Amino acid sequence: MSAYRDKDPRIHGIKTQIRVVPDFPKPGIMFQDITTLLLDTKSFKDTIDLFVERYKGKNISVVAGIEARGFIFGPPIALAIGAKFVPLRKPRKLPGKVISEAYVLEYGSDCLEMHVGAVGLGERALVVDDLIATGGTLCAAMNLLERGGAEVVECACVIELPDLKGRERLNGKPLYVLVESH
Ligand SMILES: O=P(O)(O)OC[C@H]1O[C@H](OP(=O)(O)OP(=O)(O)O)[C@H](O)[C@@H]1O
Ligand SMILES: Nc1ncnc2[nH]cnc12
Repeated sequence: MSAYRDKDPRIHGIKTQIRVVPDFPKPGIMFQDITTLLLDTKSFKDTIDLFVERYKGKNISVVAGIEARGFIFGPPIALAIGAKFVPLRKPRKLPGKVISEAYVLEYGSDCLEMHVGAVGLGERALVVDDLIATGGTLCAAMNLLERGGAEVVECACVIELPDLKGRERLNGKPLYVLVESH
C-alpha cells in the first residue's frame, strides 16, 4: 500500500464508512456501497478534501464525472479547483449531439455518452468515479474525452477493487484511489 494511504488518518475513517453488501446486484458480487459514506459528514468532506488537495493548482480545466456515482463526487471537486464539470451519461440521456463509447462491466455491459463540444482541444481533464472494478468504465470515459480533444491527466476513484486488475486497462494513465477493497 502506498505512502499516502498509510499516512493520512482520514483514509481509515473513509474506509470504515463504506458498506459492503454481499450478493448485490447479483450472487458473488461484493457491492461497495458509498451511500453510507455520504451519510457521515466528516468522511464525505474528507473524501472531497483529499481529491481537492491533490488536484488544486494542477491546471485542470475539466472534471468529467461518470453517471451515476461520479456525479456525487465530481461536482464538488470541480467547484473547489475552479474547473468545469462535464457529465458522462448513460445512453439516450443527453439532449444534444453526442459521441458514444460502449464498454463491458463486472455485471453486464453499457455505454457512455458525452455532448459534442463539452470539452475543447488541449483541455486538461480529470475523470472522477466512485469505484474502479474491471476498468471498462474509466477506459470508455477516457476515450470520450480524448476523442473530444482533451488530455486526460489522471483518473480518481474513492475505491479500487485491485483483484479485478482494472488499472491494467487504463493504458498507463495514472489512477489515484483512496481505498482498496479485496
Ligand atoms: O470498472 P468497471 O468494471 O467498469 O466498473 C465500475 C463502474 O461500475 C459502477 O457503476 P454502474 O455501471 O454499476 O452504474 P451506476 O453508477 O449507474 O449504478 C461504478 O460506479 C463504476 O462506474
Ligand atoms: N463490487 C462493486 N461495488 C460497487 N460498484 C461496482 N461496480 C462494479 N463492481 C462494483
